[in-house]
Amino acid sequence: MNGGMKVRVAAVTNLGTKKRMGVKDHLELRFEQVFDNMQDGVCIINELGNIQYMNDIYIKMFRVSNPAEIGKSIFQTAHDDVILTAYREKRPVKGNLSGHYGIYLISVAASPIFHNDVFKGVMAIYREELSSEKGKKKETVIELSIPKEAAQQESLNTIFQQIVGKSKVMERALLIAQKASKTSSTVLIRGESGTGKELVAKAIHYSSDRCNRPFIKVNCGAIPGNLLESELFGHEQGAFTGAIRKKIGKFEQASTGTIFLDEIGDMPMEMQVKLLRVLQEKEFERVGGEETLRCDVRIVAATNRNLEELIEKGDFREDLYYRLNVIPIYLPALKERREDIPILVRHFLDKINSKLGKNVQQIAEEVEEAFLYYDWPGNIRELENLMERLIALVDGDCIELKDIPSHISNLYTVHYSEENQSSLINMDWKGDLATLEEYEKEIIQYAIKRFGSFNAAGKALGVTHKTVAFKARKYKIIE
Ligand SMILES: Nc1ncnc2c1ncn2[C@@H]1O[C@H](COP(=O)(O)OP(=O)(O)OP(=O)(O)O)[C@@H](O)[C@H]1O
Repeated sequence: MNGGMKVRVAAVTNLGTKKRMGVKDHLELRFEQVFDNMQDGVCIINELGNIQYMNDIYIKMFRVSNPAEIGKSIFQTAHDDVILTAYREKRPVKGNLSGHYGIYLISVAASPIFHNDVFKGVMAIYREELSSEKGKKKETVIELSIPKEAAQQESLNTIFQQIVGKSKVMERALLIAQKASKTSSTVLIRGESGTGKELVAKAIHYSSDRCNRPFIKVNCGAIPGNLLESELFGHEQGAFTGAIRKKIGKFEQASTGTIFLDEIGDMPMEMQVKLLRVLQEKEFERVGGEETLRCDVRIVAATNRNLEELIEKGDFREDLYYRLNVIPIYLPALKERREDIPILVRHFLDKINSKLGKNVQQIAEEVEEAFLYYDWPGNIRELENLMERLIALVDGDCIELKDIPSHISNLYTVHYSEENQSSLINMDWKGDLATLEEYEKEIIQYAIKRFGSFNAAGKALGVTHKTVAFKARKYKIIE
């Protein structure tokens, strides 16, 4: 695999956007055809870290751990330290990742793309091999933040163990957070609302050598712009109308400890400049004050907003973004780690029973299944709140399907009836057999639905993507 692959930049970095713009560029098309037919996975990100192009092999490799999308930020994909390192350090990087529940080892070569010396993004090539072949490979040249081997050996300390989650994506995120706690570098925690960003920020602080010093939280989105400066940096007496006495700001309160800047994406532009100065020069003045104060504060920031999009719109400073994003941690949404739902349910049963003095011990199987189908837009906070409501209101010691909200219980009913619909491919079927063509139509339909592309469906069925496309048209599965 060639880590320093030279590619025609203009064509390559436009891949993926072409479809949206509808521009017919033969050169780009040819590149796309080449990449689509490669045996390796290919992913290209632009200078802001947004995914610009993925071929079918890449999508298939990461369909479990990273349901990536064109336009989505690579920082929201927890699996890939190699492309992230190449992006951050703008140099070619090689490394290994584990794929498909650790059965496969994926070797990765990521190369920065420059055009007239201007950084345009990164192109990465992924090759999958069975883990048992791992010993033969000698090409890992960088120390990944959490190499696969280390992830298996390293364990979480008791503080991080209180954060419930056994899924690979969560385990990796927590191991990176634990490593971050041993440094004083700035951490940026990303993830949807309710995914546990504050919990992780606290775990970083309480695992660090600042644990006996203050942990101060500021919700940058909740404080009006004109008050935020005095909230963060304090003010002198008489600095403005209403400033009757001197006030110590959050940065001073957090001195030698940690400040947690929540909802950093909502910080007004004028405050972003001031925060940048604190990050760069480690000093600030109180509002209305002349004395320059030095500050020794560890910064952990968090957001559920797409910072890269905000930068493009001019609502977030790019220089601040790079200063904050020294150690990025992505917390996956609950729907990206459904395997954690049963243990979270058990955790909340115990926690809430003892909080409310109740003894609800059981969850009906159908309820657990409905929870697995549901997407949890409010993530763990939504699950926790629902569990509290159910435990508070349920009469017996078991939560049943009738007890849960209908928008969740309906999902169980729908899936249950879908599963029971008779399939043609039923070996116990005692009635007449269908024709071979009818079976073929069902198999093709199923493979396209399951694998999401002709290429991947063809691989699974042992035919070419052309055959799949031909049959899909023949059976009118597609137009
Ligand atoms: N992995 C977890 N294990 C146990 N409890 C969790 C976990 N993740 C989150 N929680 C709980 O879910 C709730 C929401 O978590 P938290 O406030 O940390 O989320 P957040 O991402 O900071 O949300 P927001 O973006 O809305 O501020 C809290 O009560 C927290 O204790």
